[in-house]
Amino acid sequence: MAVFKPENVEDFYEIGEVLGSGHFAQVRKVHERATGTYWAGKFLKIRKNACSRLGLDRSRLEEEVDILHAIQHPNIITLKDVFESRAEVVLVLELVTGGELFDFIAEKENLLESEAIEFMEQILKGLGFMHSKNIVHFDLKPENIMLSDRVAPHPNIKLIDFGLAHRFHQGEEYRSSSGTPQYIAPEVIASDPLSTAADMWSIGVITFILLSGLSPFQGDTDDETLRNIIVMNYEFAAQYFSMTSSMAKDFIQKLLPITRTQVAKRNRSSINMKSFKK
Ligand SMILES: Cc1ccc2c(c1)c1c3c(c(C)cc1n2CCCN)C(=O)NC3=O
Repeated sequence: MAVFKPENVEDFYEIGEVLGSGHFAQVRKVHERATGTYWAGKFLKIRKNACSRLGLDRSRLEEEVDILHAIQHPNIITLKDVFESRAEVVLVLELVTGGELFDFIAEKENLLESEAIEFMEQILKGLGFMHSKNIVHFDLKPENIMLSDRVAPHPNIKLIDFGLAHRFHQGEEYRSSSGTPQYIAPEVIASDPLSTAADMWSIGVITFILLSGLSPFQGDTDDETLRNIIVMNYEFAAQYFSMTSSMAKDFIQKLLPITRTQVAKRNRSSINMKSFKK
């Protein structure tokens, strides 16, 4: 079992403002007393025992720490320190202050293709490095892609939040139903064995959003979104893609491949819809 620093994190860091919150996790700005440097502290509630449902499983957290230690890359957030108290573990992480790519897109509605290429190049450099070490993120989405400095002419991208990431071992079969509906691959929904391909599907969805401001599969409910993914119900609406190159659309189609069965399913569902409209 991994051992983390038993000291009190507050002896070394002054705890600051909340940057984000999630299930059993909170991210806060922290100020390193010895150097004056600012970091991001990810405070995680750990289950007290195997029967408890409150908090995260410690082995899940150990995998996140193991993965972060294994991937040092300019486009991936750096882990500096790990502290553990009775029911809480604190990851001290590199602080990125440029905000989420999501907000950057929202302010611009959508990006020039040249800007999207610059972002995708950095995202894929970080992702390619992870995949070369058989590590899969499994929660790629604009909220987990952050900018180091949004005012720089060419902001540096940092992949964050490895809470769902997994390191594959030779011949291992791994299934997971976790993730964010808009971005998850069909094999995640079907509980099929997973691979790096699940990340590449998310990259296809993110590229679609970067270029159009639209989310290709989003429905009014999560169930509708998941149904759209299963039947591959997406299209390059002319109103949003008229200025997009065929190269970019081809890139997306290779990442969100419509298989023959899915074309048949979609045709069947559209035939049903036609008969319904009569
Ligand atoms: C300035 C700022 C604002 C919000 C932040 C962060 C930084 C941040 C950071 C991290 C994580 C996991 C979440 C974070 N969040 C929460 C939202 C992330 N989608 C992190 O690892 N480093 C950060 O700077």
